[in-house]
Amino acid sequence: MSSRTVPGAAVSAFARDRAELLLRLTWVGPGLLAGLIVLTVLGAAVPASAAVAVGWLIDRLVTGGSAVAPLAAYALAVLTGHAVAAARQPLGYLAAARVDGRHRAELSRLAAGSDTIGALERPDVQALIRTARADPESFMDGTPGAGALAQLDLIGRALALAGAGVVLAAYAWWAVPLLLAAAVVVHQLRWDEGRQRRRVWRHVPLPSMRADVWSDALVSPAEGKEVRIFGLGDWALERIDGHLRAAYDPLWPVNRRILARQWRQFLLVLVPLGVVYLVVAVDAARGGAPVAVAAAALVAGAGLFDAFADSPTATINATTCLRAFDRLRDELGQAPHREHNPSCTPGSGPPLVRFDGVGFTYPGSGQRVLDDLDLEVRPGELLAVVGANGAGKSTLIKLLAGLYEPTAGRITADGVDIADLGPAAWRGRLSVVFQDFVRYYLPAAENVALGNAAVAPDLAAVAGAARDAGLDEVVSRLPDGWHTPLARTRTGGVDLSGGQWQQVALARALYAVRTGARLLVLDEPTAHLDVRTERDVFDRLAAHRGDASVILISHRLSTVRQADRIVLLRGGRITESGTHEQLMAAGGEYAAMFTVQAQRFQRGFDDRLHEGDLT
Ligand SMILES: Nc1ncnc2c1ncn2[C@@H]1O[C@H](COP(=O)(O)OP(=O)(O)OP(=O)(O)O)[C@@H](O)[C@H]1O
Repeated sequence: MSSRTVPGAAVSAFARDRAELLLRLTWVGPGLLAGLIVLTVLGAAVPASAAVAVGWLIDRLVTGGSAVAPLAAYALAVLTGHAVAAARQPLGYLAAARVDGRHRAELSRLAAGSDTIGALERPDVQALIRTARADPESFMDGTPGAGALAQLDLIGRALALAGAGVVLAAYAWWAVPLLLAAAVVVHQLRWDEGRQRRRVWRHVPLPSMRADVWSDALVSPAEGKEVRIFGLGDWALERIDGHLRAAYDPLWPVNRRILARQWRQFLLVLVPLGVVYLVVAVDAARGGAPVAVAAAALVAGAGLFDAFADSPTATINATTCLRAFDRLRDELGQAPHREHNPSCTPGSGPPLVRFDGVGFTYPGSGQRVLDDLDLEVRPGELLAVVGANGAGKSTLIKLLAGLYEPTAGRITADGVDIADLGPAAWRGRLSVVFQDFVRYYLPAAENVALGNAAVAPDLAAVAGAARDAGLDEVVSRLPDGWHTPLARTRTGGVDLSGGQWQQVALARALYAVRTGARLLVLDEPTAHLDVRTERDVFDRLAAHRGDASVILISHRLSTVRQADRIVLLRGGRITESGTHEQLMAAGGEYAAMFTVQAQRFQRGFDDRLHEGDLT
């Protein structure tokens, strides 16, 4: 909260935050919630009951009556306090876990639910995700679950305060406002301290995320190779140290300042409580009030202070998570999102895709990657897209898949803007192997069947797709066949080579084609495959793709030449289009690129062309 916040608005924000946290308790289920409420009420009754029991006990001791009943009452009060505390811990743990689990599931749903990926690439959005997720590893000690329970505790304290206040008021009414005022000030000071810490803490996620990049690299076997070869260990440690210092150094001065001012709270507790104790003790010594009543008043006075002894950290940190969640919803909500038109449905065959004057600039970048690009992908054709590194080939595919919206122009399928079709319906017709495909640490069969999570796994289609991708041979050598987890870190799992992983990704995309997709996009699908495997894969792909259209991006021009049509992307536009023979005859950039690769092969530099491929 800023120092300029109007007090009324601050109070209502404060109440709203607390109410919002309290409402999260409904997520824990009725049984558990009822149990927690009972424990809270019982716990709240303890201070006043103990005070009354002490007064009663002293009265019996002074008057010489039997002390059994008051002793039993006192013991009951104390035991109830202990029993409540013992039961509260595991139940509170369970309740917090349920609230946090649901909160994190909602966060994941929110992040996964955005149609495009542009917002997720922004560091500020990643920092919001980290704050909102409140993982214990990010040093957050106030998850929404802890915050919700803190509100229940607060209600318990308010009840305890009322009970202790009544007992104290029965003896010395003036002591109640005196202690209450001091307790409120102490509470407010603690709250301000929490907010000061939080203000600095807000800047921690970004540098600590940067530190995580390097600490993960140091312990990961993949990055570990380069760390060792390039001797990056000490350098990475220095980076981690630097980022952690940037994150946490600003916290120390705040903590030092807070520590130096602790005397104020000390005096605020000591002085009023001392005054009340002194007056009550002197009065009782002079026979002004029965010792029993005085003793009850003393115990109630301490209970009154205890009722204010909550730590604001849990509430402040939990509120920070909720606010980060809200901001994340706004950020992801601002991402380009067009309501799709329910009357527009994609056809069932391979679509006629058109890029009409498409322009694209990545968010936050001034570089125009695609500029007034026109391109047609005809139903059933095998279209190859070639171009230099950075020409925008992968970007073109990301736009086609609806992962970004064009900044100009539009992309249509059978004449309908793909934005009107809606991402789910359109992506159901599409299957893509990205350059940076994902290696799921799951059994081989699941790795392939994830190509279409919308249908029940079809093992015949999995086997067929694996055959087309040349993966069946790899699977036959796995210790547990299709059930083998593809990660050595899993029990019975194995690690695959880079090329074998590429065959898994290819099989996944081919599985999608076998289960309904009609446009297959392959972005450098065979870069890691040896020449023979690559040739086999393409022969099978040509034979088994059925009526599906294929867009192939590749730098291997020996592969590309088999395409029905080849287009060259340069300067954000398609500058050449035709068959291999037409483009070679035209003598343009494609012909020059092909000739360079062919010459390299002839000189023995490259294995990418076969002798028979040369023109
Ligand atoms: N997420 C991103 N944010 C900002 N700029 C990006 C992003 N991804 C790519 N670019 C930029 O867009 C341009 C085109 O990149 P793209 O990956 O589409 O090229 P490409 O033709 O597929 O290259 P390659 O053949 O090397 O795979 C490059 O200049 C790149 O720096």
